[in-house]
Amino acid sequence: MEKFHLFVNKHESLLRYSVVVVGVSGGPDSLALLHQFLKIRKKLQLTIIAAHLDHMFRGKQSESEMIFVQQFCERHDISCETKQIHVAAYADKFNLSTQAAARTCRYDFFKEIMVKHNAGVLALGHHGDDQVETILMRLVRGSIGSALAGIPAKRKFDTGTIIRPFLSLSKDQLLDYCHVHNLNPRFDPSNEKLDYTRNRFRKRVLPFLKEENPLVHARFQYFSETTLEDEMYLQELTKEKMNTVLKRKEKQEVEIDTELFCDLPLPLQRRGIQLILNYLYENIPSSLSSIHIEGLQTLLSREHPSGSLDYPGGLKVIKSYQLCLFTFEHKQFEPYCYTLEIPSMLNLPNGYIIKSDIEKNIHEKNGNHTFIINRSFLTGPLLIRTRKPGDKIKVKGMNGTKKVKDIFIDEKVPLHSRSLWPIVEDGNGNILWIPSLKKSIFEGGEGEDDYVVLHYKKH
Ligand SMILES: Nc1ncnc2c1ncn2[C@@H]1O[C@H](COP(=O)(O)OP(=O)(O)OP(=O)(O)O)[C@@H](O)[C@H]1O
Repeated sequence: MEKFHLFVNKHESLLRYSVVVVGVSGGPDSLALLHQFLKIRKKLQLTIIAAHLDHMFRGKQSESEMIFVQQFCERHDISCETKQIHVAAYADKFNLSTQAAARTCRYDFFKEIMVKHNAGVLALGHHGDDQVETILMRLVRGSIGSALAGIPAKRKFDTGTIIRPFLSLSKDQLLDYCHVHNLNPRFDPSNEKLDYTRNRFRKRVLPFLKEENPLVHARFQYFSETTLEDEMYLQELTKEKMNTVLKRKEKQEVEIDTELFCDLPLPLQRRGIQLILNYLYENIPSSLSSIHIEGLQTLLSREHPSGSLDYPGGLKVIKSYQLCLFTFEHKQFEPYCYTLEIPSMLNLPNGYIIKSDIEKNIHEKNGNHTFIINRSFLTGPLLIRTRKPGDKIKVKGMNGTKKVKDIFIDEKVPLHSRSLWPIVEDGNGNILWIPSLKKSIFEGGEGEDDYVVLHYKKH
């Protein structure tokens, strides 16, 4: 148990004088853990609470495990908290796998006990073999980022901290410990079932690895800790760089500059995408994997200016020229057509306004954010509407007409912005102006007449 003491020494400031809830299933790992905590209880002045949840999977048998834990605690003068939850019914109700339901119920129960006893620490008996299985399973499944570092030895949990002091020890070492100390743990028969993925890794892969290197669990633990450190460092770097790439960040939507993004080194690109996904998803769907990240990197780096991807949980990723939009909001782009009074101000669905005024002695203005027209030449009413198929404009300074669609393409207007883009039309059906993009030949004039002046700006 030297490894356990090394762990305790490293985290002494967290542990000393604290209330520690130990999750005890009654199996060898958690029983050994509880036993070890008993040995340091006095020295570190700990208050130890054992917490056991009966998942009620195996009727009387699982109840007997709960009673076993209660009796063990009585014998060793430890406060014991237990609860019985019909996890199968819970899984049915919330449409979860029994494994996922058991996990949710267990961690909710731990939270409840920590609050009740004002405990800052939850200690769990995961060990080195669990770590090997977890890392291999995640690699095979295609997990990404810090998930590949496996089970963390210490992490935040609600208002407290979860610690796992046994990650550097193997299952065999814990079984030996229980044997030497006569702890007589219970064995859960479901650990033997080959229909659980973890059990297949344990039974089929681990024996081979241990044959190759009996200390394989220590190698994996080293890999886990260093991977986590590397990952934290790279994530910090990514956060910094992504600030320059981000164009817009809202609750359900993020927009990035694709050119700046593609200039980032590939490891930061990958993590940048993860950062966006972590931000947008409340819970990252388990079906999201490295395949999605690779797919997006390909979409962003290829020459074709547009394309989209559907991610799990209704997230859509839309690339359009220099912008890429991540959105859950599948906006129904309702066409609109408003009459513009003069003078007035009109709020548009794309977040912009058009303001109209009458002015005298005006000079033509450069730029596409203002449009002027001699009042006596204007046939009203002025309409502000969305685009229609076949729309054409007689572009100022050019002979002939141009399709509005081609202007959107030439100006690299993102696809999702085109449907809400305003078009200004006169009473004769001529397109006068596509705000901020193109003016028509109808603009202009100079003199002392009255002029209608239109301004287009952000709301
Ligand atoms: N029913 C439970 N009640 C309280 N804590 C639990 C329970 N099940 C698991 N835990 C905690 O979570 C840890 C990891 O659980 P896991 O299911 O991976 O292992 P286990 O096979 O139950 O381990 P053990 O040998 O302790 O039984 C356990 O070591 C224990 O600390």
